[in-house]
Amino acid sequence: MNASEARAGRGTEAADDAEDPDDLHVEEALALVNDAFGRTSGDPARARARDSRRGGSRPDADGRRPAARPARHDDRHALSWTEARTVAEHAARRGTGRRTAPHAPVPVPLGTALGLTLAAPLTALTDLPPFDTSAMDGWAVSGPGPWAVREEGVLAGHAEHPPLTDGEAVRIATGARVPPDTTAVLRSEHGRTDDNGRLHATASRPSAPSRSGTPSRPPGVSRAGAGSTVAHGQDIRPRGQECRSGERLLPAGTLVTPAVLGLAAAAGYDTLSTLPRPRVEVLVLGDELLTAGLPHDGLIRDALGPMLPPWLRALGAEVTAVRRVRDDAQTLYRAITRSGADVVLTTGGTAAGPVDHVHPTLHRIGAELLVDGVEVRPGHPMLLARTKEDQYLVGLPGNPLAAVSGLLTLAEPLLRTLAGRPAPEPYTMPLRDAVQGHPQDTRLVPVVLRGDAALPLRYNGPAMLRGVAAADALAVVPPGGTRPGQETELLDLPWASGGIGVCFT
Ligand SMILES: Nc1nc2c(c(=O)[nH]1)N[C@H]1C(S)=C(S)[C@@H](COP(=O)(O)OP(=O)(O)OC[C@H]3O[C@@H](n4cnc5c(N)ncnc54)[C@H](O)[C@@H]3O)O[C@H]1N2
Ligand code: MOO
Repeated sequence: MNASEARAGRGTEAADDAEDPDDLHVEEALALVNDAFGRTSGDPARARARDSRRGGSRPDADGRRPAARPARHDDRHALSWTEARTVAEHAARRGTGRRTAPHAPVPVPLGTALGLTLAAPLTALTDLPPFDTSAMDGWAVSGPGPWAVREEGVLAGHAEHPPLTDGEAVRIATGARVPPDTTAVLRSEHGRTDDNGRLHATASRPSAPSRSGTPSRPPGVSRAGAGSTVAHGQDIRPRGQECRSGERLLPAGTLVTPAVLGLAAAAGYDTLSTLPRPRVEVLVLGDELLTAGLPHDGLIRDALGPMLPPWLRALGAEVTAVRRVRDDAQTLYRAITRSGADVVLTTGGTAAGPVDHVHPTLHRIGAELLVDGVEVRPGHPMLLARTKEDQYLVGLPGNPLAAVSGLLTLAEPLLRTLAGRPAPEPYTMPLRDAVQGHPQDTRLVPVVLRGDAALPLRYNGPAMLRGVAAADALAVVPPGGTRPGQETELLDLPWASGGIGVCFT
């Protein structure tokens, strides 16, 4: 293991020689062959999509018309990586003229709301805390000490205690509501009772920052000590300190995290109004795929069937089914047209090989091709289509890393819109090593994050998952590549940003 591998820490080789340049040449060559053999067929759906793009009738996210791009020698349909993501993000809104996520909000119990999006602002249903409470175990006291201590103490969860009179104290537990006319709480370690049962404030170490959320001692008030008195309000959490009933705590569109669940419960909610997860049906194409055991006789293991469902859930989807579909046009046609999912996600069959049935089937259905190829490596044959009102099809290429690329380029923004989730804040980091670029296309390259740099990983070829399985993010390498230290956009992988338990629910 060399130094960079040791830093990467997972035994995965960092891409000191970031990419095998042959990969790119092979892809280029394949694309040229593809073009020569008629990927630009007279397919009317594709022609429509192409014409609308060429005619400049598809404005970009800001309503501007994108400048005409020079035709590429290898793939005249392809959109740039950024354009493709914008189209995918806006597709679900644009179809119906809606500006928001298309599904009606549903109330769901807190126990099942994790990972959903708030359809309405979270508004406090109560003051928090709902009554004045003790922030410490000790005594509720009234006025300056010493104090006569009541016999019966106050525990959390009990009804209101009778008011204290000046010079009185009562034992109190953290979280218990303080009796009326309490002026402060004296921590148990800051008081002692004398032989007559009277409570005195004792010398104490300087107070730690108060757990009540306010300074435990207002400026200018001396700390509790023998003969001294306790600051007014000390260690009392006043009613409404965190919020008042009716106050807006979180906006609509917030992702329901464990902390949101906790806040909602504290604020009085039993159910939350959320947007339903978009339902995704996964169709895994390929007669060569095995679901168990070792590869044999030209058959290989299906890597996408196990990988996609949890990843899709992390992107906000509900996976309704994963079906294996034979390399047969009629079977694929039936599988797509019978699906009631919001999004059909196919894997494989996007290219122009003898059993690549995705394009012809979309044509037969009369689907509208919104994205037909993207200037990105790997994954350039990926596509997005509208198959019917309110149903989309994302076609992921079969090569596994190309499928990941399609997932993050097209499925992620589409599902994000459908789920009503906010867009992640884009961010950049310097890439430690140079990464060779594709001449025209964006590259997505697995990286690990170490300190304040990202290390490109090897094993980033289209058919390989070894790099991405060890990665924290994918670097968005612009055409032409990056220099060492160049600030580069990163796409976080869900397990790196949220932890497996949080995001794969
Ligand atoms: N003449 C051309 N051929 C190809 C081109 C091209 O431009 N012209 N592009 C290449 C690129 S780039 C990609 S990516 C693939 C996309 O192909 P498909 O989407 O049609 O996928 P398949 O041909 O079905 O499979 C490709 C490859 O991936 C393997 N595969 C498929 N599914 C799985 C799975 N679930 N788990 C693991 N591996 C899978 C499959 O066995 C093939 O090896 O097309 C190139 N060809
Ligand atoms: O480049 Mo493909 O798009 O090999 O994955």
